[in-house]
Amino acid sequence: MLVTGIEILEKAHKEGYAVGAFNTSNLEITQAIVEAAEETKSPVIIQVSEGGLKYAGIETISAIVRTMAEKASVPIALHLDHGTDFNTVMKCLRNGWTSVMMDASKLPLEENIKVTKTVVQIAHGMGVSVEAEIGKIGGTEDNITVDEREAAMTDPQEALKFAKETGVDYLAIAIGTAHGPYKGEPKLDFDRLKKIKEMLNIPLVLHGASGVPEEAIKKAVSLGINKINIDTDIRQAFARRLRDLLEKDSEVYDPRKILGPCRDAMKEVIKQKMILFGAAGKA
Ligand SMILES: O=C(COP(=O)(O)O)N(O)CCCCO
Ligand code: NA
Ligand SMILES: [Zn+2]
Repeated sequence: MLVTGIEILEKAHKEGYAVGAFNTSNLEITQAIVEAAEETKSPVIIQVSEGGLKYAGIETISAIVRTMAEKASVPIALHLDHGTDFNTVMKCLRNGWTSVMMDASKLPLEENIKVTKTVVQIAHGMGVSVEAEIGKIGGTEDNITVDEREAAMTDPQEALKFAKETGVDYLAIAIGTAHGPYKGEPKLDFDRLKKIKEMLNIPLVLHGASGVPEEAIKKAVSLGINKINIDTDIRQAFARRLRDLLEKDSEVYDPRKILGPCRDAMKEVIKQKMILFGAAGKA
């Protein structure tokens, strides 16, 4: 069933597990996410970035996700990932999104607070929950590029002020992760995470989680991360299977026979994430 992000994340926050937030931009990825959630009985957040909206068209991808979510037996939220443009956030609200991220983390703190507060008031008026970001998550992916040097970790005091003044439902924090593949092993600042969770006591979001070792993920969940964003790992599962399939069969030309197996490969990766995050069986 289609639900709001806070309905899913409030429960995760209370019970101490995390829910996967997986990016989609087409039919097959959406199918992989929904099938993985059904098979592991996990709540799930299906999210679309601004790049994904451009690729698929907002009405089309909204129709695909909402139709499948409404038919699903598990709770599913439709979330705008990294909404940097206010009008795009408004368009998603008009298209039935049940959660939106207003990502104004590139702006100075006071401006981030101002625009996020406005989005929270509008979204809450429509029964939709809101994510925001404070601190800068590093890495490069689609139109999210923050030079490593600039990637500043979240300051707990600023996070507390931000959460209080905006009324945001869940907060993305920078504790050492980055979008895209990692060159070396990411070092997460668990003390910072623990402090922020104690001070804010709201659901927290980990971005850039593809490529983070399983032990680090488990520790982050135990310290209060409740939404975990995954995109790169799904893309890489798709690409690996596609290359393997075409190497083995140079004759195949039916897209369903090519995209179907790629979908299944993505589904397996997503199922493992749901089990790792502790969401399996929580639907
Ligand atoms: O935090 C993440 C996922 O990060 P990762 O690249 O580690 O999967 N996201 O927000 C997905 C970014 C999509 C931009 O097009
Ligand atoms: Na990553
Ligand atoms: Zn992100």
